[in-house]
Amino acid sequence: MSKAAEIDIVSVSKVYGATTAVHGISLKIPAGSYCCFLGPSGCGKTSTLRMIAGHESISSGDIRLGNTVVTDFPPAKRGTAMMFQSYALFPHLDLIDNVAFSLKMKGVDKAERRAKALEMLKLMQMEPYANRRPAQLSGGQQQRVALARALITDPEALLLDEPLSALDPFLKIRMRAELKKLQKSLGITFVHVTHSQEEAMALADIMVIMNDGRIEQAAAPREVFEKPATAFVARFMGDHNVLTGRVTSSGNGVLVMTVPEGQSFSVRGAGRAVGEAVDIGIRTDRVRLQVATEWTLGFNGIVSNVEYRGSSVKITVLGAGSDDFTVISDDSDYFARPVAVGEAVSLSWELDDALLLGRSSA
Ligand SMILES: Nc1ncnc2c1ncn2[C@@H]1O[C@H](COP(=O)(O)OP(=O)(O)OP(=O)(O)O)[C@@H](O)[C@H]1O
Repeated sequence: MSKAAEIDIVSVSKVYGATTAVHGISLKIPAGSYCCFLGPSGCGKTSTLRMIAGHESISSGDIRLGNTVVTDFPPAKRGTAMMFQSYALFPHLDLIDNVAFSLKMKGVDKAERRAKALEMLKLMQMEPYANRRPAQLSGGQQQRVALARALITDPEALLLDEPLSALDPFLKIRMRAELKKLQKSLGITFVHVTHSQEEAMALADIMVIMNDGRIEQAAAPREVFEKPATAFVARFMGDHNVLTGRVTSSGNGVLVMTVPEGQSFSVRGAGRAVGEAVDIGIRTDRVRLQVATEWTLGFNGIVSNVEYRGSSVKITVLGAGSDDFTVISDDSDYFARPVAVGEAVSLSWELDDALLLGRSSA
């Protein structure tokens, strides 16, 4: 296998006619890391991946792979390989010929390319099926063949466009673990586009959260979870509640923010002027839910929904300007004192469980 390469995206934009899909993004993806691009539909994830692959031209900016600026290189000359969502296998070819295809295009002789294809199929534990056609395989097996086909060119970076989306939920989780194992054993850079927060958290060394053609945050999953950079990230990841209001006082490293409904909330932070609009994030798993009304940080609200999730229970509360303030409670805590829809409850949290959120650039 080749060495891993760092991918350096420098002020890259993508314009399709009147639509700017990607707005001058910059990002360094470390060599040998597993990078996941995550974001809502239409935020520019696939356009970015396709520009790294060379399947889409770059409107402005540059992409460097290792020491080489590949901006104007065709896909086959970049040192990248792409695995598509649909796997794009040739139905009329057996697995060996599918996997060997790109070597055939490069003029590699038959014996050599078939031997290499067999080696790749072996790596993916698909050697016993080498003479089958794609239609004779399960979804998970087709995915392994698509991976073998992408890896046969010894890429420095493998680009994966929603690689797990065609699989059923059980297989998705199994193949996810296999992808991670494969990336670690090959040691090359993986860039993986997904819609799933859970998938990105499970796989990524670096998670890139995009919104409207811009990067909101690029960081390790734990950092994104613990310190979402913006209100968008906090809402999109779903682990924080976001309350929006204006700063009413500031001092001693604590800001007080008041929501339009009148409640005030404290958060550690500084550098925001009185009257300035501000968002704070509160972790859903750190909110205490009581029937009593004693709290220092929190508010009273009305339970609007209760969802049982096994080891936890998700309770949604209406109040403080939020119609879906979420509390994730341990099942044992919850069932010690269950609440019903329509019941008045009081919510409270520690000062350190509230975060001052940054502004989005979008
Ligand atoms: N070939 C194209 N011509 C015109 N507009 C395009 C083209 N491809 C993408 N777009 C637009 O660019 C924006 C970003 O699209 P892109 O496919 O990169 O988003 P995405 O985040 O991958 O979305 P999804 O998760 O739905 O695949 C969207 O507004 C989309 O409609």
